[in-house]
Amino acid sequence: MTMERTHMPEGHPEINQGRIGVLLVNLGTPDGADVPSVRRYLREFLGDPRVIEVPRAIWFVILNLFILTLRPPKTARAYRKVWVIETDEGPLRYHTRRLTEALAGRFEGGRVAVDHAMRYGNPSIPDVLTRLKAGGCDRILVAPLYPQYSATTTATVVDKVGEALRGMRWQPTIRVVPPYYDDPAHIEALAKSIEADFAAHGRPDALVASFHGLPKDYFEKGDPYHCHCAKTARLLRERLGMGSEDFRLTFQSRFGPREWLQPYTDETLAALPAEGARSVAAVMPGFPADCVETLEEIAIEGRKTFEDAGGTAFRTIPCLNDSDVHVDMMETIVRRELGGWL
Ligand SMILES: C=CC1=C(C)c2cc3[nH]c(cc4nc(cc5[nH]c(cc1n2)c(C)c5CCC(=O)O)C(CCC(=O)O)=C4C)c(C)c3C=C
Ligand SMILES: [Fe+2]
Ligand SMILES: [Fe+2]
Repeated sequence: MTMERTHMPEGHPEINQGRIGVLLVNLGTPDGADVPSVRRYLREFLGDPRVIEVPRAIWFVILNLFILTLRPPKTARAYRKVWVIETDEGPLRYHTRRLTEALAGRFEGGRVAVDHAMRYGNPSIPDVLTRLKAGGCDRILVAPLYPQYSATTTATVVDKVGEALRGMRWQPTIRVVPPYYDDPAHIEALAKSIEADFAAHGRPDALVASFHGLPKDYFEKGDPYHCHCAKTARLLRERLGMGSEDFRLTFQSRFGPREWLQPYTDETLAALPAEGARSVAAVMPGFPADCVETLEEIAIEGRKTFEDAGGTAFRTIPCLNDSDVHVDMMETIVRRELGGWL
């Protein structure tokens, strides 16, 4: 299959086909660290019924009267602490873009176009899908950047892709990368990043593997996210040769008053010094790219929690971002999922 730009009789629409698109999709981030940008982003994110399972009419009132009034100033302050000044963007978009550029470098020759989109905010999934199709990609592999599946993340990417396709006369053929929480290439990439940290700074008394949380009742209704996180954590712990005392699986980023998956990261960080762990490293294996949740909530606030409880040495291990091990891993997964197309 080669890229074809077929020239047709006069009046025939131009046909541009024969290329393959790879679309990395991450959660999204506000366009600016100002309150209106954050409010716009939170409105789209928290208005998604996959994310907040409260009857629409009730949620509309709560969201507009309370959440979008009270939360944006606090969230904007958090973004300002971690904003990437050189490129004027949130860290999630910065790292996702750089990962995309590095992965694109692994597919030379013009046949495969690698691009990225955000589920909420920009660049949007419909815009990037339209651009890829216009560039001749009639087959597109969508890679949700969530190693662990959740209805609140992975499924909503697929919903949005479907919504974009509904408006297209000539749809591209779509494949979706399966969750890669237990993929040996993923575990190896994480292990190598942790081993590099241990080699540079020594083994901490405890390694906290902190995943983004989820309301507990989503898990009870059948969302496999918790099981996927637990399996990533177990495989990683075994690969590192650690025990359940010095390797702790925790969940961060609670939102709202209900119970979320436990144990909570902040409570664990507050308890570890009394258990004898004076030095702690935190790794966030559910986040392929550093973002406000890793850089502000853990690296800044988590450190304070740990030090206030008497801990003396706290560090965070960067997310895989655009590191070579991550690009190698993504290339392995993408090439495998492109089987039969390439
Ligand atoms: C990694 C997987 C993620 C799951 C699962 C997830 C579920 C989830 N999140 C919220 C609420 C918020 N999350 C926020 C930020 C945020 N969440 C993820 C990932 C997952 N969320 C990422 C990567 C980010 C960072 C985005 C960035 O720009 O850096 C926020 C915004 C920040 C804040 O106001 O605290 C909210 C809100 C819910 C309710 C939920 C499941 C129901
Ligand atoms: Fe979240
Ligand atoms: Fe948070």
